[in-house]
Amino acid sequence: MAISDEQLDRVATTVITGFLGSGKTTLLNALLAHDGMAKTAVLINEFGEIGLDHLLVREVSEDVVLLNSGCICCSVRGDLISGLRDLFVKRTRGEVPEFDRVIIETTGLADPAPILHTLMTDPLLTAKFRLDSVVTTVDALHGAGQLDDHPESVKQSAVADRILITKSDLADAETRERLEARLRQLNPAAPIHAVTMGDIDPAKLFNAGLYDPATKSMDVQKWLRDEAYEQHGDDHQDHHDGHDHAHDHHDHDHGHDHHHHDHSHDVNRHDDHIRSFCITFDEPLHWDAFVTWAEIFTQMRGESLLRVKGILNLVGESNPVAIHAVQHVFHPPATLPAWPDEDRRSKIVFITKDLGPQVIRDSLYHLNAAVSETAEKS
Ligand SMILES: Nc1nc2c(ncn2[C@@H]2O[C@H](COP(=O)(O)OP(=O)(O)OP(=O)(O)O)[C@@H](O)[C@H]2O)c(=O)[nH]1
Repeated sequence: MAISDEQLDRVATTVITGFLGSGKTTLLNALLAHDGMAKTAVLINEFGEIGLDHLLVREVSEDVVLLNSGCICCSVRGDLISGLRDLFVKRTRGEVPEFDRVIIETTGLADPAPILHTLMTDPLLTAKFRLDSVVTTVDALHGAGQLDDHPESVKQSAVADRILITKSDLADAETRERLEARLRQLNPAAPIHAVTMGDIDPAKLFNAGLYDPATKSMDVQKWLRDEAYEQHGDDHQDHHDGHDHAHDHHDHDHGHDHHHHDHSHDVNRHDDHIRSFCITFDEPLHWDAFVTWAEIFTQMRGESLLRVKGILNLVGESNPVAIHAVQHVFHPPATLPAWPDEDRRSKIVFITKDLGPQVIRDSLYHLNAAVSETAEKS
């Protein structure tokens, strides 16, 4: 699937997030030492104990600006808007060296959502920068405890495109494997790598976006990874009792539920709120139905939609349309030049908090049926 040069010209942007002390700066330093990384601009919150010896580093202060809705989880980062705009203007004027990649390192307690919103909504930034990947570092030794105690740590792993288990020299294989299984449950599609002192091939962390500059094409399969998720089709035969069956482990900690298979040895309360699934629709969707659904869910349940990606088969459109949302914010939809394969179903993958597949599937299904009926009558 070829794409235009304009799309490729946008600067690939990676966000490195992860809990306090989980090895973000160590990773960044190790990455920047690779030959191919010289033309990388770096935005960090502060110069920490580990200095960064790199030409293009600038400090930004965590300056959060609320969007109109006034809700903290759909805020954008004013510091990043000015930092990235400034970088771009200076590059154009030749005041800073050429760069072909930007890495943003967040503070350990940062919610990554406002950063992603910034990259998805600011008109100048979306024209010049494209979100390539969210990389999350998780401490091999302390990661499990941080997931237990800090919901932001759970969120950082749930929204990741790539997860690194850092300081793998400090934890035994069993501890690492247990942590990996827990992270896999939180985020089934993100590749997980164990690293020591940030030692990893940068190629494993980058080019996770829809556009692959190496092949100059769109790699929908690599971006969506829908096969990694629990599948929920649009056939309405299997769920008449009003409950979601699969992965429904919300009651496991209540002690009285001895019949369920017990996942609770490594699934705690915060993890328990996170769900991941793929919803597929065999019939083409009406764009109006999808937009209505998106408006309702982003307004009413936006905080629950941690990450949503999808490819839609729309009535009256021969080409697929890619959609991407983080909480209350939808990225502008992109019409793709062609279908990646023979499969023409719409597929939407979700990582959610306290929101199961059934209500999403049913509401979209019924809205679509209603729009279809209206269209047939007119
Ligand atoms: N043994 C070992 N120590 C590591 C490894 N990676 C990082 N560290 C150490 O862990 C400490 C924290 O690492 P940083 O890279 O500063 O972590 P950070 O996530 O940037 O920290 P904050 O910015 O404070 O949130 C430092 O003392 C690092 O030297 C590793 O793989 N093995």
